[in-house]
Amino acid sequence: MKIYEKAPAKINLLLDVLRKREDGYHEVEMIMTMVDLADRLEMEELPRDTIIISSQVGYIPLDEKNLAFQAARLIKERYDVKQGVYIHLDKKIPVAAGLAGGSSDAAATLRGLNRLWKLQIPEEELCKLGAELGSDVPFCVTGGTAIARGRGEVLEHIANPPQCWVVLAKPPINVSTADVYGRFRASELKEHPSLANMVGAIERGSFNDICDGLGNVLEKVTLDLYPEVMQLKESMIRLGADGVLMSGSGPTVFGLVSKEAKLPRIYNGLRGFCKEVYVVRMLT
Ligand SMILES: C[C@](O)(CO)[C@H](O)COP(=O)(O)OP(=O)(O)OC[C@H]1O[C@@H](n2ccc(N)nc2=O)[C@H](O)[C@@H]1O
Ligand SMILES: Nc1ncnc2c1ncn2[C@@H]1O[C@H](COP(=O)(O)OP(=O)(O)OP(=O)(O)O)[C@@H](O)[C@H]1O
Repeated sequence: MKIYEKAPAKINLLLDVLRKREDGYHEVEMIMTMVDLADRLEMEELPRDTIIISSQVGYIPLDEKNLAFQAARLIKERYDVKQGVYIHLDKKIPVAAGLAGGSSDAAATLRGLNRLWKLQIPEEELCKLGAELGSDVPFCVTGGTAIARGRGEVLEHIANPPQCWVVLAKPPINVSTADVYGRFRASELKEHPSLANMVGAIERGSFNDICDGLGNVLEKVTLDLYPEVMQLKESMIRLGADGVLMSGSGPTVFGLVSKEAKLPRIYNGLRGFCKEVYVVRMLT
C-alpha cells in the first residue's frame, strides 16, 4: 500500500526571543502559520526492516541525516515496528530557507506512518515525538496557526489569519539556524514585537493590523550578515507588498499582499535579481 502526505512550509508572522536557556536553546514566543507551498511525500511499506529515502533533488542528505529518515526511525523504535518503509520526497520547499522544509517532512512522516501502520498515536503524542526531532516539528505536525512558546514546541492554537497572497523570495545563500541564534544578543535589542497586538489583529481578521504587527528579532542578525536579504526586503516593500518580514532565521523574505492585481509587479520585479520567487496563498 502507498500513502501520500503533504508537508507545507511555515512562515513566522512574529518571532520574539525572550532569553537564552541553560540547555543552549532560546526561549521564544512566535506566531506561525502554514502557506500553500508544500513537499509531497509518498510512503510505501517494505517487508524488510529498513528505511530508504529518495528525492528528485540532489542537494539534500538521503541517509540518517534526513529528518524524514529520523522520524521514521523514531516511530519504528518507539512502537516496535518490524516492517520497513520507502519514502520518496518530492521537494518543493527551498532548503535551509527558514521555511521549516525538513521539519515539515519529518512531521508528515510521523503523520503518514501513523496511518500506514495503523498505530493510532494521538496527535499530542506525535507532537512529543516531533519535539525530539526539532523545535519546529510539533507545529508542523498540527499545522494551522499557533502561538509557539518554550523552544517552539509549546503550542497554543489560534484563529487563522484572513486569506491573502504570500510572496516568498529566497536569496541564494544558506543560513544556519544555530549560527543565527548563536549571534543573537538580547541586550542589543531595542524593542520586542507585540505578541498581544498580533494575536488581536489575527482574531479580528484585520489584514492591515497583521501587516503592521509583523516582527522578527532574528532579522537584524541575518540582515547584518547578509546585506542581500535587506536588499530583498527593501525591494519587496518598494514593489508594493503590504507587509514584509524575514521568516525564521532566514534567508527567505515573505511579503503579504491583499490585492491580486499587485502580484505581477512584485513577482517580476523580484525575479529580476532573485531566482527563487514563489507566489502562494496562506493555508487557511
Ligand atoms: C528559527 C525557527 O525556525 C523559527 O520557527 C526555529 O526557532 C528553529 O527551529 P528548528 O530549525 O526546528 O530548530 P532546531 O533544529 O530545534 O535547532 C537548531 C539550532 O537552533 C538553535 N535554537 C533553536 C530553537 C530555539 N528555540 N533556540 C535555539 O537556540 C539551537 O542552537 C539549535 O541547535
Ligand atoms: N527532508 C529534508 N528536507 C530538507 N532538508 C533536510 C531534510 N532533512 C535534513 N535536511 C537538512 O536540514 C538542513 C536545514 O534544512 P531545512 O530546509 O529544514 O531548513 P529551514 O527551512 O531553515 O528550517 P527551519 O525553518 O526549521 O530552521 C539542510 O542543511 C538539509 O541538508
